[in-house]
Amino acid sequence: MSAPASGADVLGPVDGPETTLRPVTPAGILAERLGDLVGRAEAGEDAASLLADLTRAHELAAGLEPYVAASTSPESDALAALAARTREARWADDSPLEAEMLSGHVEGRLLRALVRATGATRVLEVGMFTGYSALAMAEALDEGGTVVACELDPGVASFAQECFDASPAGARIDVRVGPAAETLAGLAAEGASYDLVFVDADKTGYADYVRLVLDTPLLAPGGLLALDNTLLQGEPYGVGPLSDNGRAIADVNRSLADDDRVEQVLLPLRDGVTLVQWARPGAAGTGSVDTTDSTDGREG
Ligand SMILES: C[S@@+](CC[C@H](N)C(=O)[O-])C[C@H]1O[C@@H](n2cnc3c(N)ncnc32)[C@H](O)[C@@H]1O
Repeated sequence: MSAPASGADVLGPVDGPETTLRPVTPAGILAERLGDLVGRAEAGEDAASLLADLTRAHELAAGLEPYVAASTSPESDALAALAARTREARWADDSPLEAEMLSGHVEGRLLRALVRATGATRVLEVGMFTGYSALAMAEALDEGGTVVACELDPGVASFAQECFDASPAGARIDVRVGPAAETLAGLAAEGASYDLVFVDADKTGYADYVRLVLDTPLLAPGGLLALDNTLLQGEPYGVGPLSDNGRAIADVNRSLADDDRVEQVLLPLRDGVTLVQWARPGAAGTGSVDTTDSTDGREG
């Protein structure tokens, strides 16, 4: 009987050439295919021969979000009604508010899962809009749980309140109208503390919100901070010109990576959701983040 294979037999020589792993995620495969297409187009390959591979790349990208949604539990009737009302509303051309701001089905389900997984009873939202994410989290709370939802715009806050009044879980939401930095400072001064904080307001305000949440008792020990739009349409890693919002998000991502008090993971769900928890010093898996490599490449 032959001896069982050792690790070295299975893995090959440890001093051999470094293996290049093939991409196994939709985004990775897409990047590889598009890179190949760019190279072939640059080499002068004719359009007809590029078309089949271009079509496959398009299918890979176009099918992703619909498949993610189809594989996610459906939204409640109340959330579907709120989303429909938001789509049907007339948003003034000169208003910064638009229906596309709504987080929606899949992200709502993620937030709901976070409430359930953390056992949160006190939730804080920064940037409510018409209330989709606030209501998604409220629906996941047990009796007695509350969502404090901050919103700058009084008109959209009334719109959300009407939707909450028409929904079974809406009474769990306490709407605070005004600049969120002031609302957060007031809550912190009262000694309020939250198990889950979701930030989804003005991107240039994120640094202040994160500072307020982490430098005061607002984020409870064991609490979870979730930040929306941390991929900001690719701007932080170099896609297109860097807007004020893109720079603000790149700065927040970097400052979180540099902050020893916390550990975080950026999920590429929709426009990116970063989950931040208090670090456990000395715990297994607590590693330092390499911040010497500027991934946006546009510092200075
Ligand atoms: C992207 S939307 C929020 C979407 C919402 N979380 C959802 O799931 O539908 C951002 C919201 O933040 C609000 N906002 C912007 N600046 C703010 C501020 N300084 N204080 C509070 N809310 C603010 C905007 O009025 C807008 O309604």
